[in-house]
Amino acid sequence: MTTLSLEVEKLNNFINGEWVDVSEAQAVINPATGEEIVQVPLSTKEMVDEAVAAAKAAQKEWALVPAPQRAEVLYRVGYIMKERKERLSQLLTMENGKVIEEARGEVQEGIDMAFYMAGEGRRLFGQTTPAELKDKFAMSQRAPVGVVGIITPWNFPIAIATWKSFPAIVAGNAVVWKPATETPIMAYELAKIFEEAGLPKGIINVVFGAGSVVGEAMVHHEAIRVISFTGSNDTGRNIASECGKQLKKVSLEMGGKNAVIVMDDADLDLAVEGILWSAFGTSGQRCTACSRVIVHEKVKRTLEERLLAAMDKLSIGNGLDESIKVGPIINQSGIAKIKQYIEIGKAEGADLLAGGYELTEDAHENGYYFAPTLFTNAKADMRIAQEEIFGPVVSIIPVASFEEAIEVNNGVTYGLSSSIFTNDVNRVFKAQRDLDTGIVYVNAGTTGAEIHLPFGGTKGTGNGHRDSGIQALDVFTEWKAIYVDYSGKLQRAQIDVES
Ligand SMILES: NC(=O)C1=CN([C@@H]2O[C@H](COP(=O)(O)OP(=O)(O)OC[C@H]3O[C@@H](n4cnc5c(N)ncnc54)[C@H](OP(=O)(O)O)[C@@H]3O)[C@@H](O)[C@H]2O)C=CC1
Ligand SMILES: O=C(O)CCC(=O)C(=O)O
Repeated sequence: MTTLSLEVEKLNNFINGEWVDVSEAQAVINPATGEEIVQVPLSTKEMVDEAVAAAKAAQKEWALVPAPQRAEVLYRVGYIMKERKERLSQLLTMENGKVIEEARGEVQEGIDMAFYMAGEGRRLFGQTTPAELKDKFAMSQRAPVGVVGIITPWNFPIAIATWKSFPAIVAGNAVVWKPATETPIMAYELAKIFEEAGLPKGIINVVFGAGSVVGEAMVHHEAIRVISFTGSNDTGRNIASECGKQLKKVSLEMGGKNAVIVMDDADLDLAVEGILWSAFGTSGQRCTACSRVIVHEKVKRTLEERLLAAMDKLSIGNGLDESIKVGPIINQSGIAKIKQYIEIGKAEGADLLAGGYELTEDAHENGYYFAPTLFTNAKADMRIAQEEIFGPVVSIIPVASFEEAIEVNNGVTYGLSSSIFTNDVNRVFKAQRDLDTGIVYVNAGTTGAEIHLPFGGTKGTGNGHRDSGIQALDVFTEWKAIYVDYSGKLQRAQIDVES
């Protein structure tokens, strides 16, 4: 097991292309070992003002750089990330705890996003349309919005940042980015990569610090025209209501209560694999994690037996060890929240089949570990089947039909990801139509989104915007309609020519 160390003891903000020291700081803890890795700055509101001023000044020039040239920087970012993939992955495992193979997968998502969005530098398509009048040309094109604010969570500290910052940059915006305080190292490393790739000063500005200070200051800053946020429902709602007052554009991605549906004709071994990795991968700390299994009653017993046998083989520990499959929980308050839901589940009358406790002995002594947990005979309206737990806890809900499975799947306030295991083609097509989620998987678990498709969901998961895919550009651009009249005389549109 290799352990990297950072070349600095305290991170700096990156504002206007300069590394800026901040006196106040707090420790960043490796959740696998409880050890301090580095200190993260706790910035003030004034530092946000400085970052926004730098971004505003730089953005004017950047918007005039031809988009294919803006894209060149992203290509270089992608190549540097590729060269540095192993270092980034190990540091990601150290700050977040996810196992190294998942960390490599997350860094790869960032690399893919760099090349995908760099390609957009030669597209950024608008439309040409016929005009209503003679000798007149009509078209629409995307324009940058100006300064954009991105606020990112700790569970995907590099991938989500690339989903938001790369489309913003290629579209000609400047970015002020507040990473989660728990996981600042990926932001520091990515800022260094932008610097090396030759991104002009002020186009990306990283301001570390608490959401209640730095995040709030960004949300309230009148010069930030867009906030793109991923995180908890409560924080997202507060951000949306403040942005609403200011008529500021806001894009929210706030998690899910995702289900795997297992029908009576499913390949049960495949379903077990799908449930295992989407429920316990990343220790369940994904917004796409499976936390409900909706199973046809005819196969419930067999599924439970096979799932328990597979869970028994899961190795839990420090994710830098290649043999480990489930890493730690991000921090003690994450553990406390999970424990609370275990008690809620028991009190509600669900049957605990496995897990339900914190691991504190031997190799788990200093980190934050929780045993993969399985409840069964849960009812669709129980809190454990309705609320986001963000841990390795999954509840089995038995149903009697396909129709009931769809109803239970849709009967939550979230709508991010769902999955169905079945070999019946009619059910497949009905399910992809009727499942009320932004992502639907067939014969696969609920996680593992690809960056060239829209990422986000319905209902309480968000507010109708999408990260990733071509759709991400809609968050970071304004549409402009352009009419060129080359008739040489003043033609009046919207005049009824018949009258
Ligand atoms: N949808 C998803 O992918 C995620 C969902 N969650 C859910 O949220 C729960 C709590 O996690 P937590 O990390 O506290 O989530 P938060 O929503 O608090 O954090 C997400 C980001 O928002 C920032 N933030 C916090 N408060 C504000 C604010 N008032 N204004 C602006 N930005 C703010 C945070 O900063 P900082 O942390 O530095 O203070 C962080 O960068 C989890 O248990 C899980 O259920 C969490 C993470 C990701
Ligand atoms: O599971 C995925 O595909 C992505 C998950 C993610 O981005 C998240 O949990 O925030």
